[in-house]
Amino acid sequence: MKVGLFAPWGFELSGFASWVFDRTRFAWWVLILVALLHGLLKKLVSFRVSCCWVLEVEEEYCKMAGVLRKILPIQSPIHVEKEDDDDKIKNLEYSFALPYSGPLLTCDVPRAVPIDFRQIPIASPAIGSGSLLTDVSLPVVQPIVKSHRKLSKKPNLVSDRTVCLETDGGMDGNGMPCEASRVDDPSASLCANDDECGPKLSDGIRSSGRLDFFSGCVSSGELQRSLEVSELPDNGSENEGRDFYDYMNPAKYESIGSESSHSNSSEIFSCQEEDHNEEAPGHVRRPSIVTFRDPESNDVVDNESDVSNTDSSVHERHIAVRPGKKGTCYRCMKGSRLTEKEVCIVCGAKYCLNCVIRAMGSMPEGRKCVACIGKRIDESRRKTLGKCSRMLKQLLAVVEVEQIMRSERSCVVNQLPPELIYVNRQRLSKQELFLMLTCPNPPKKLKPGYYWYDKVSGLWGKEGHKPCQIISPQLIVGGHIQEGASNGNTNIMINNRKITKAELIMLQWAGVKCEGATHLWVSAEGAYQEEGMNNIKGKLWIKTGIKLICAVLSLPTPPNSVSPSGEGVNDVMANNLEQKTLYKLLLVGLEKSGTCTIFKQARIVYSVPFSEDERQSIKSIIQCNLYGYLGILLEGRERFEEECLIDKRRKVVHQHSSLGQIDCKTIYSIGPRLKAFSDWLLQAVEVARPDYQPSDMDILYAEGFSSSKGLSSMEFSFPKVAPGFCENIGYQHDPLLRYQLIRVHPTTLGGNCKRLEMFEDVDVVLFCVSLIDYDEFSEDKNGVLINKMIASRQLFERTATHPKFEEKKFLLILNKFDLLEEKIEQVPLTQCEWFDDFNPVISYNPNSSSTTSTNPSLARRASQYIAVKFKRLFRDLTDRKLYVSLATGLEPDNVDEAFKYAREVLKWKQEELNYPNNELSSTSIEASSSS
Ligand SMILES: Nc1nc2c(ncn2[C@@H]2O[C@H](COP(=O)(O)OP(=O)(O)OP(=O)(O)O)[C@@H](O)[C@H]2O)c(=O)[nH]1
Repeated sequence: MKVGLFAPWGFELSGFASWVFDRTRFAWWVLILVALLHGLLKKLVSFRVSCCWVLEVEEEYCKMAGVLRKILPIQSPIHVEKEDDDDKIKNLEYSFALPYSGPLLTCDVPRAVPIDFRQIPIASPAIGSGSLLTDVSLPVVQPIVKSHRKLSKKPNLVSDRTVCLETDGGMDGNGMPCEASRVDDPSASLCANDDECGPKLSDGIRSSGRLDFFSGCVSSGELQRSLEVSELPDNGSENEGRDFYDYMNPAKYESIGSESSHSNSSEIFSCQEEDHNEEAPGHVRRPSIVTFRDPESNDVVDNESDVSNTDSSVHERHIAVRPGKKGTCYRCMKGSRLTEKEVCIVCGAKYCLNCVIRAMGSMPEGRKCVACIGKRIDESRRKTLGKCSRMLKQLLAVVEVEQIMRSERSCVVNQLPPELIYVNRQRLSKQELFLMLTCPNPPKKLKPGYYWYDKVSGLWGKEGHKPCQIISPQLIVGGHIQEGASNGNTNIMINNRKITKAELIMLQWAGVKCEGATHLWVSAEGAYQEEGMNNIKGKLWIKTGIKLICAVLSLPTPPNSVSPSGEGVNDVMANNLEQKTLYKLLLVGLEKSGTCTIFKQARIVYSVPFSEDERQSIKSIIQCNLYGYLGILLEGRERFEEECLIDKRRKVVHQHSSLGQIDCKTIYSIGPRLKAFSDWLLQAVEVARPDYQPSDMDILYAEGFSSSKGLSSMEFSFPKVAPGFCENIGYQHDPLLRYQLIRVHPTTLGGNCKRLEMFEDVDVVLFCVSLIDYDEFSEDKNGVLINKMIASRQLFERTATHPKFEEKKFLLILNKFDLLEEKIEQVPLTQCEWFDDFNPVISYNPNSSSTTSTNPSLARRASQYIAVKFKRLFRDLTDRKLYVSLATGLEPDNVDEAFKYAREVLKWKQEELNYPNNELSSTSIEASSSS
């Protein structure tokens, strides 16, 4: 019986079938089947796994493609198709090749060029602030905004370098600045020099000039490139690179955020919109007062300054919102109004000593919060650019501070925006601004605003104001000069511009005939001729004393050295950036009040040497004076002595005594004081000699001084105090601060002090009063005798209420204190009717044998009383505060003190201007000052 495998099912197999399905062989078949099934199953599983893997990889690659799209808009070899339409170009996608593991292909497949990720330019964090590299431009890495959400974890693009991603606009959750904004791997980031930049993929970007524009500092060449490059309408790569450039260029990034036309790149811009309220803590955006178009859009749309479009976009200004109480640090919210703080030049946030480095990081663009890096500065702070604070000096090494200050001055984003500068009513283009900044004599302290420019003479000024500088002539910038450009109200025209009163005074002083309606043509060299005449009448700048008059009238004179065009552009720019600040002090007072002495003393104290000419002219003054004094003294002494002796003789005759007993010593015989004077007189021999050279002391003591029609002027700066010597609290020496002291004689001012208007741009008025004038008299212009103190008061009243001096700070110098000490003993202050209520309580010291011990006290009280009288008068007249300093003009220290006080007053004035609601009140400081 055949027992078949299928017997239970009622059928039997036979032949080959029964052989195949033989029991023993069947087991083998099952095994083979199972093995096959197992293989199939494995294949299926691995297929599924690989599908998932591919999906994951694809997702990663998509992310990478997103990043690449931002950084490699078109130059990449893996773009799909070139389309003319801009929008289509923006929609280009990047794809990644996956390894092919299929069957062998016989046909040719295009090969994808592999991308070496190590060659993508990336930044690494900087190693602390202490590692600042000198003379190296540090490109600033902007946070990739999109990374907020999708790239919240660092993509593992490269193992050995860090991609800089900020998650909170530069601040961490606690408001701490993100370290990633620092740059520490020089190899990765220091690409200031094109040649040194290794990464090949950046070449495409670099060729469009974008990264150069973005790199931290600029040389003039770079500036030129940055100014020029963005103007170039090029063949598409400009547009292709724009998204990334826009993204990397914060100005653009900010201002076109509202535009929605960039569909593909809107990832970035929509993020910006979304992030609008996600500013760094304490920062808000406000439209700036000045509205302007973004420079980039300006370039693309209209090179010819389309004014109508100009105002269409509003530059957003970042203003910090104070998180804590007034005066506290914006980061730690500690401290008070008196705590020293550093201010962000963009948003105005103030940070204390502990927080400033944390808040500002390595300061690649100067003193900006990390969140403000890449943003334009607050224009009102432009004048502080590059001027280091004491706090930074405390915190950082000198080289670091210098580097930061240099970056602050020279980095591109901190430069003047050309569209905010108008010359002769026409907005400047970038090329025009560049031309002006790099010409041999560029405008100084250029800031946004309206200017006029006389291209023929080079005269330059703010619209509505007199000229302030002579710049290089013939620059092709701005429009045509307007007749009323300087708001001149005279009948005289120079090169089609009505000149101002000050210019007219200068011309008159120079002997230029200005009658009726004169129209002069003045060349850059100062040669002038009347309109319609063919002959040059003279040259302005060679007239004697013209430069002094111009200095006094605050009118410009031609620069001494003009660098040849095109040469030393860097130096010119550097000088331009490091302009010295000049403050003007006007010294005025009644005749013989001592203004001349103070002026001369200041020259000695601040080492402004007397020139040879001055010494020669003072020599003849001294000699003249000397003979005059000698004659008076000798004549007087002889007469008095004679009279005295006659008197004595008469008495002797009357008493019938012998004439031989007459004592020839009279009160007019030379006493010790006169002896001293007589000793000095002995030098008269020397003084009279032709080769006599007056010393500084001779000049100081000599009455009068060579000056042009009652005007003298000198420039000085305060010397740096040697270590160990005491300086005013809070004073920080700034070698760039210069002062101009102008001394004017009252007779020069004309009736009613009309000519004071010449000095409208002085910063502080120093009014000098002689303390001993209270019992002296002089003739007024009508020949009537008037008490000199009252005359002084009248001059003071006219000066203080002069319309041009409405906002001026006044410092009263009560001079000749040494003489008051002597005089007050003899003559009571009440001699002057204005001081009739002076009734001091003198504390007499019985232990002191000498009466002189009370004299200083009485003199001091008298001077304090006089100070109060003037202060009240000033308050009544102007409702302002009068500062007072006591001085003896012949004492160098006294004069130094007075000028230092004037410097303090100037500082307070500056603070008031910078911080209208100032936290520091000048009164607290004044209490410790010399008044
Ligand atoms: N003892 C003393 N003499 C002073 C002082 N200040 C000025 N003098 C003298 O006062 C006289 C007049 O001083 P000037 O400096 O010529 O006064 P001024 O206001 O320039 O005079 P004019 O230009 O002539 O109007 C000179 O002899 C000075 O030496 C001072 O503080 N003490």
